[in-house]
Amino acid sequence: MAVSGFEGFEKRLELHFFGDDPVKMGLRLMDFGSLEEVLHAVQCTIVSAVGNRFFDAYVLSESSLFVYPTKIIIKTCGTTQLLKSIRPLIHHARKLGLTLCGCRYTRGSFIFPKSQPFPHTSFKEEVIYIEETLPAHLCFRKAAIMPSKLPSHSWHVFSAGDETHYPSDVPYTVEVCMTELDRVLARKFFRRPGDGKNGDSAGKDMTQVTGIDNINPGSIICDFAFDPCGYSMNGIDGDRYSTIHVTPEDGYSYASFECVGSFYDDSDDIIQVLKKAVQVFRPATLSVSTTCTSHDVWTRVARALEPVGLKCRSCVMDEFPAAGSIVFQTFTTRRKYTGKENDDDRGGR
Ligand SMILES: C[S@+](CC[C@H](N)C(=O)[O-])C[C@H]1O[C@@H](n2cnc3c(N)ncnc32)[C@H](O)[C@@H]1O
Repeated sequence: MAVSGFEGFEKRLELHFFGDDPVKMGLRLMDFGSLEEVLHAVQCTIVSAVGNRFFDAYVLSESSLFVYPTKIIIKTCGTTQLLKSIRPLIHHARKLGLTLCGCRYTRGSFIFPKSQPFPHTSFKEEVIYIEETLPAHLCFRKAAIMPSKLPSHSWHVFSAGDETHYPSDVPYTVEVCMTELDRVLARKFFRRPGDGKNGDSAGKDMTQVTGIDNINPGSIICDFAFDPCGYSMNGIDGDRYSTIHVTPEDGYSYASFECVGSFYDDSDDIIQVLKKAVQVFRPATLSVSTTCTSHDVWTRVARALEPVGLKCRSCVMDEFPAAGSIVFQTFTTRRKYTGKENDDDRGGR
């Protein structure tokens, strides 16, 4: 039996709410004890936090949490049970006068699927669990596995929305999953034994040494280095976040980068940001999932990555309720491609 390493691929949950009153702080009024209770159900903890007038961003022991007045995003890796947060979040939001109106769950293909606990043992199990947990008024529902030509990358999506609160004019979300990181670059995410630093100060060093601070120099960064290795950061810039998580161990190295943007931005912004983020890791393989209302985004993504030696191997698009279009692209370094096709969900590596 293969020995399990740390599962880098994150599960990501985004919940949208509405309220009768003009909402100001909304979900941000959830007290710390309630947040801890939600995270206890998921099996992770808060390691640091930062906020501004738009939202709060938390680095977790396993990835990140973002709380906006009417939106919450939780991203967790390892063997966390992310979907167990849905019920307590609906409960705490209701106490604040907020009702769930949209749900989106996404993840890549796990490296160690057999290590995942219930309800993450398979995508089918996850979908059953979400369907049973969501209130009936979220009646528009869809689940799909978006395939690619790479056996190690497929994109699992569940989304649901109610009849009236379809989000329009929302920012697009870009989720990048990188595997087989450059070994020399991955080593920068290991701490030196006896460095005399704590997680915060070691995290700050990694942010600078790796050039992560240069991806969006305008953002405020909250970072953390794990011992003996591993790194997480959240960047906040106005109402936008970006987040990076790194599992640098050889054999199952993984890094993720996620950011939000708007089609009103200069289209060059996302290209520059993506290019810089990918160059921090120089992965042999990566996937990019873009959730947006416009279809042309895949050309921007390819324009960002082809000049840094990555070739687009597949691109699929699908429509989801309360999410809009999702475009899923995979890339490999030019030398790596084997041409093998596997459009199924991966059963293990
Ligand atoms: C939490 S971080 C980054 C999470 C991110 N989703 C990822 O895996 O890319 C995971 C890395 O930190 C390491 N690590 C060390 N101590 C850890 C801890 N107490 N909890 C979670 N990860 C820890 C893991 O071995 C792994 O390399």
